[in-house]
Amino acid sequence: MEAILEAKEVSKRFRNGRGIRNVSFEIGRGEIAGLFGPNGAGKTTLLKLITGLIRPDRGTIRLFGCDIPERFEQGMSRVGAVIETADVYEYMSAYDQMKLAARFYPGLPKSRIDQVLEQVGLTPYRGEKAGHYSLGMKMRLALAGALLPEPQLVLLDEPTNGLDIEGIRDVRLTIERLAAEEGISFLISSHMIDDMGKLIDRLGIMRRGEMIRQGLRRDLVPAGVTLEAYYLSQIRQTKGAEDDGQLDGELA
Ligand SMILES: Nc1ncnc2c1ncn2[C@@H]1O[C@H](COP(=O)(O)OP(=O)(O)OP(=O)(O)O)[C@@H](O)[C@H]1O
Repeated sequence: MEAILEAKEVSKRFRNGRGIRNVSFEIGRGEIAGLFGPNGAGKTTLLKLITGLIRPDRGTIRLFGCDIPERFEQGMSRVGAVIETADVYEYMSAYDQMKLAARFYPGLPKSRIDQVLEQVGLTPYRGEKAGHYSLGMKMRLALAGALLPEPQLVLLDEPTNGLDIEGIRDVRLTIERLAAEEGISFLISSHMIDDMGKLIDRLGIMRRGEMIRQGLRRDLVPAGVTLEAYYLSQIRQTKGAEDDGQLDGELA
């Protein structure tokens, strides 16, 4: 497998004793990977480490063969991300927001804005203020911004958070289409395994700051077992421990 993301034994401890410990994870080209775990398990922390928003205490992270944070710009040039909040300007139209975002990427042809709005299904609403959008549409607008520089890997943190069933379906179909038609790989974090379950080729399950399972779905999940049932069985094995993100003991 050609790994486009490799995280090896990554640890990050915040001053309050929370964080992630010894986390390893990898993604191959063209895969849709799901990062699952209860609230506070460390999913967002891992995504922030991958995108260089925070630095690891230990371990290595490579994106497209480039060490992060040393060769950050080169590695991240092929990555798009929507992390924590799908920030959109409520008073601006989708088109104007994309024009603003496009200024970060000098040399980007204007036609790219039309393309990304089309890719996320917002062309009919491109002139409307985002304040009038549903949450699902706002998420897709944030995704359009992440797609501007034609990334080969897109990281999405809880893309279905707060969405209704229709919104979840629209986001899922958008991801599915982008993966199939554009060959984009995805890393999607969620605590709602069913929302994205159908799409997932590879999964990582985090619990209390550790990666308790990771690998290809076909290798991990027995035939006839749903992803949700598998996830619950793995999480229950560590039941009893409070999931407050507090790391046990010192970092290894
Ligand atoms: N900047 C920070 N300073 C201190 N603690 C933090 C910081 N960021 C995260 N944490 C803690 O680290 C743990 C892991 O948090 P993280 O946000 O990565 O979890 P998560 O799996 O993304 O959870 P959720 O599903 O709720 O988003 C939590 O206990 C959280 O409170």
